Amino acid sequence: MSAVLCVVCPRVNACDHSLPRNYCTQRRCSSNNKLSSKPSFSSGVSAYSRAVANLSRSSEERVYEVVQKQAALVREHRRESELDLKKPVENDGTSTGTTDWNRLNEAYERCREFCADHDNTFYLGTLLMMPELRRAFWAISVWCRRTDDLVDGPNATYTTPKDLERWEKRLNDIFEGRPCDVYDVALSDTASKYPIDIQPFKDMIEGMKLDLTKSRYENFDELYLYCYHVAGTVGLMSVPVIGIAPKSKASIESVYNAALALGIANQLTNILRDVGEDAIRGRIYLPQDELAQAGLSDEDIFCGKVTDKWRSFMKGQIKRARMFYYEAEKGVSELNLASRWAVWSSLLLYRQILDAIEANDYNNFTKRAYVAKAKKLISLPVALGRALKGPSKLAS
Ligand SMILES: CC(C)=CCC/C(C)=C/CC/C(C)=C/CC/C(C)=C/COP(=O)(O)OP(=O)(O)O
Repeated sequence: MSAVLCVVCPRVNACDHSLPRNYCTQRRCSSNNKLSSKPSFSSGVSAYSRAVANLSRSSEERVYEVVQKQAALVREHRRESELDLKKPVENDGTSTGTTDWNRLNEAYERCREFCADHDNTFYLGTLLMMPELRRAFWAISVWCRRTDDLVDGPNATYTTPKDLERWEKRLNDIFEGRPCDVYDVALSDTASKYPIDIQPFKDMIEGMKLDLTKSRYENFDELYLYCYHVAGTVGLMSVPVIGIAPKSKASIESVYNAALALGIANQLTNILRDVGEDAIRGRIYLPQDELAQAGLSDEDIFCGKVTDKWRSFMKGQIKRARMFYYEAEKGVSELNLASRWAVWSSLLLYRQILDAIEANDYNNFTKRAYVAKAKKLISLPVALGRALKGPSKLAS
């Protein structure tokens, strides 16, 4: 049997599903039987047995537990909002005053400037959102970028694990309404307005800790976990802000799963685009076992020669990244109409980087794959057409 890629199943050859699905049978077995029949990790379980249990679970299972937790929080938030709607509205005198309002506007404006200056591919997408939503996105994006800068920015060589611990303490303060600077003020406000959980933010910091110490990934299971930490988390942070369409019949888990898939797809694309740049920094994010299977070694990457072996290896990697995009696509129509255009646009734009790698004949060592402005513009009406398609009528 040829190598089979089940999109959300990181164990590439171990699954019998050649078509991407929401969950392959392995996932169902593990999440519905194995995980749910395990004792819950409540107070009685020691840190040691927790660590052992973590080792025996695949990354996908561990990440799926976070997805389930996020979905449960959204359900709880919906119940609470329904109860609130039944209560008469009272003015308790704590509503935001004009000074606070100005301070908040200033904070969000600074976040917008920060995002525009860093000019990342996703900024364009946020411009297609409703003003209230895009502000929240900017606040989240700024925090993510600043977190990333701790290990990837100009002063990254001075960052220690202690700095990341301090950053995490500061994150707790943001979520508890004690922002430290102007950017934190915006995120603190966003966190108080939307049912955002702190967990994906903490998990992103964990990913940065990983980046400080790890420069090789043994297999896709390890890489999947890394991608979750640094990008899948952004998908999970985004859903509570974007919101699920009221008419959606899809399960909340499936929407979160699609958001997670989009983060992973983006990160895989990023890794495939930046192979050469990463190699200069001594980093190889590609799965070591898959490289070996293709007859390639770290040396080949450092040499940066495009050979037939490399082309064939890259084809497999691009195929897997596209499958994650395919998985993500299934969730976009379930989102609120107000943000579907933005999400479709960023999905289509970022996915085209994979086409650009192919157009460069897989030379991702010395040629940076990018999407030309004209192509980006053409994608916008295409994305709009897709966004106008509403949620599926079928329950997932
Ligand atoms: C699909 C559904 C249901 C919801 C959408 C949920 C969202 C918005 C997911 C997006 C997740 C996301 C934007 C992850 C970030 C991934 C990533 C690789 C960022 C890289 O950013 P930069 O390094 O600035 O990129 P460039 O260098 O390409 O500009």
